[in-house]
This record gives sequence, structure tokens and C-alpha cells, in this order.
Amino acid sequence: MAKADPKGRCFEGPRQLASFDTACRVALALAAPTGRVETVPVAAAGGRILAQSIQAPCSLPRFDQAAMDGYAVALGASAPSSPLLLPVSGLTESGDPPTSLVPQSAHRVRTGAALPDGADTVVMQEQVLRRGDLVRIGGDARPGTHIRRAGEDVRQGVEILRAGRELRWSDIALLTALGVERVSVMAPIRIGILATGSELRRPGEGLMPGAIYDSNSPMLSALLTAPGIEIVATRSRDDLAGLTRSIEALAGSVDLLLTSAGMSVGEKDHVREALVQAGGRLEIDKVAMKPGKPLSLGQIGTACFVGLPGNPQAAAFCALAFVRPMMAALQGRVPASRLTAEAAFHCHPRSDRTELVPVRLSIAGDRLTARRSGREGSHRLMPMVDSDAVAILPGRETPLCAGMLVEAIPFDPLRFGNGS
Ligand SMILES: Nc1nc2c(c(=O)[nH]1)N[C@H]1C(S)=C(S)[C@@H](COP(=O)(O)OP(=O)(O)OC[C@H]3O[C@@H](n4cnc5c(N)ncnc54)[C@H](O)[C@@H]3O)O[C@H]1N2
Ligand code: MOO
Repeated sequence: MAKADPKGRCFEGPRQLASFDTACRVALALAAPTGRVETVPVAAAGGRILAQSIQAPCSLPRFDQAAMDGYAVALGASAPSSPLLLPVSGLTESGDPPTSLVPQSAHRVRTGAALPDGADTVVMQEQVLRRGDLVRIGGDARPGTHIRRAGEDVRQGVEILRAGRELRWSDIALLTALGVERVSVMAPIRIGILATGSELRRPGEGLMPGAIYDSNSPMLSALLTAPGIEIVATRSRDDLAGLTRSIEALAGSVDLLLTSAGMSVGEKDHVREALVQAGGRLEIDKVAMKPGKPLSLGQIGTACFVGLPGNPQAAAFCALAFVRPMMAALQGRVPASRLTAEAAFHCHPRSDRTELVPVRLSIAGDRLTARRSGREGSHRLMPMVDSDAVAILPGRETPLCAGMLVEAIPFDPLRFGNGS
């Protein structure tokens, strides 16, 4: 049943503070993989999430080939006991079809050229003496060297890339070398950003006293932009009917709907109510965190809903802690891991809240350290400009001292162990 909140507005949903960890879990649970797939040219697939595992359609190298510019010869099992004088019987350039080695001869080869049939060794050209059509191969030539064997890099039929992997430049090289033209990837995740606030203007629009520029929408777009992510950003004034219409309109066309501001307890903070009027529901209404306490998580139709608080640090840190992992879940991939760093600061976090603080990371020897940046205040932008991660400080009764380990989320995702 719909309940009336203290301001008498009609609103359905939970009203107690969730812990930060609970909110992280709920966020991920709300974001079920969309399962939508499309095929794209391999050259355009960097950063996209592979939808189906791929088996090697052929081997790499495709054929036995020379690993050095030099001479292909047949030495047999052991090195020659004395220098060999051999006539040069042919030449294979890279790209030439394979030929056969004339017995008791040396065959000129370029790096990457098909090894002539019958040859078992390539001697580097720096290690031979050439006189006219003869080469002298020293007794130090080692049989079987400087040959790349067919299939030594990739064997035909083996699984080379697993579904869920974020394709990177090395994968593009591998797939192209194997002759793969198109790959099946997760179709783009659509994100709608709705900045609410009658005070908001765009740079270029006139700014009356008391108004501000909407920096949250471009900030969030920049923070969330990635291959396979489509973002549409709009703006709404602080009126319930307009906000409800904007939420309805966006929710029908996105997988993830983000609103900025309008989450607090002011007369004009209508986002929760607009969401409910538009047919949505809330799972989390407030979170025991600082900044970001008014954060809300829910669902509207098939879209996940994240109501971000308006203060820029609160909006950005909630996007890093909740929205980025939700994007990963919608794409069917594992969210990026947090980092562990040594605190290079001292503070007294609150016992009842998780604090998110901007930090600058640095590497000293084999230690990653996190130094707190800027002054407190979630309206401030400069601490974020001066940082490269947000540290997560769970509520604690005792001070956090320099040298203790803290978890941090880097602003730019670091990717290791890419899911396969
Ligand atoms: N009486 C109370 N007041 C506030 C509380 C509270 O618990 N009781 N919570 C505070 C916290 S914490 C936050 S965070 C903010 C959240 O407020 P809203 O989500 O309702 O956002 P607004 O009040 O509309 O704006 C807050 C702040 O952010 C600026 N803002 C808003 N949108 C943008 C934008 N697109 N770009 C840049 N800056 C934006 C806005 O002008 C305000 O300065 O509420 C506290 N108050
Ligand atoms: O989320 Mo608010 O920014 O804690 O101040």
C-alpha cells in the first residue's frame, strides 16, 4: 500500500538506511544481463564484450616458417662437425608459396617465409659467409633453430577467447590473424541520464543569479562512456508532473536510468515520487554512506533505476561504486576489482557510515599508496580533479591510521585477468 511520507506526499518503498555493502549487492542483483547480442567487424570490436566463446578456426603460425632472414638447410640431428660449403639453390620471400629444398643446398629465406619442404634449420645470414652462389655454414650452426612451427602459438580448434571477455587490442590482432571477420558481442547497453533541477543551465545559455551549470550530466556521461555503452542525457525542471513524464519517456528506451539530484528532503525533491508515479519501485532508498546518503536504487519497467544525489562528489562516487558495476552486470561481465592501497593519511571515519574519500594513488617500490586529496565537502570539484581513485572507508570505532590498508576504486578502470 502506498504510504504518505512526512511531507504528506504519496510514495511507496523502503525508508531505512541500507548499509553500503547491501546497496552494492542490491545494485548488482537489479542489473540482470540484457542478453542482447549483435555481430560487429573485428576491427571495431575493441572494448566490446564477447558474447560467444571462440575456437581457433586454424592454427598459428599457419605453416612452418623461417624466424630469421637467412638460409634454410637440412642439418639432420647433429651440428656439422666441420664447416659446410653449400650452393644456394633458391629463394622464398614472405608470401611466396612453399617450395622444396634441393638436397645438399642452402635456400635463401626471409623472416616469415614458408620453410622449404625438407629443411630443418634456418641459419641466420650473419652466421654464414656468402661467396657468389655458395654459402659457408660454420660448425656452430645448431640444428632445428630459427623455425616457427605451424600451430606452436595457437592450435586449430582450441578455445582462444571466452564469452564475457572484454576484447582488447591483442584479441583484435589474434582474431584477425586467424581470419575472423566478425564477432558476436553484447549489444550496447543504453543508459539514460536525467539531470533534474530548475537551477540548471548549459554553458552558452544565460546564467541568471542563483542558477548553475549542469556539470553532473557531462561528468556522468564522461565517467560512464565506454565501448558498447550508449548514453542519452536530458534535463528536467523540479516539477513532479514534468519529472514523471521525463522518467516515463526515458525508462521505456534504456536499460539503466540515472537521475541526478532531487533526492533529498526539500520541497522540490520529487524524484522518488516521480519514479513511483511513473510505475517504478525502489529497493533501496538511502544508504549509510558519506557522501551519497540519499542514493536510491530500484526498477522501472525493464530498466534499473539509480537516483543519484545532486552534489557532484556524491553523484560521481555513487556512479563509480554502483553504476559501473551495474553496467558490467548488464553486459554479462565480471565487474572490475577494487584496489587495495596503503593509506597515506590519518582520519576518524564515522562509526555508522561508509565514507568515500577522493585519493591520489602512487606506487612507491612495491607498495600502492593512497593519499587523501582536497578538503571535505561533496559540492567540491577540485578534490576529484586532483585524485585518481575513491577510497572506501567502512564505518569504524577507532581512527584509521597511515599504513593501514584501504580499498579504492580507480577513476579509470584497471583491467587485469580479463575474464578468461
Ligand atoms: N535537510 C537536509 N538537507 C540535505 C540532506 C539531508 O539529509 N537533509 N542531504 C544532503 C545531501 S547528503 C545531499 S547529497 C544533497 C542531495 O540533494 P539532492 O539530491 O536533493 O540534490 P539537490 O538538493 O537538488 O542538489 C544538491 C546540490 O547539488 C547541486 N546540483 C544538483 N544538480 C546538479 C548538476 N546537474 N550539476 C551540478 N550541480 C548540481 C545543487 O545545485 C546543489 O548544490 O542534499 C543535502 N541536503
Ligand atoms: O551525499 Mo551528500 O553529498 O553526503 O552530502
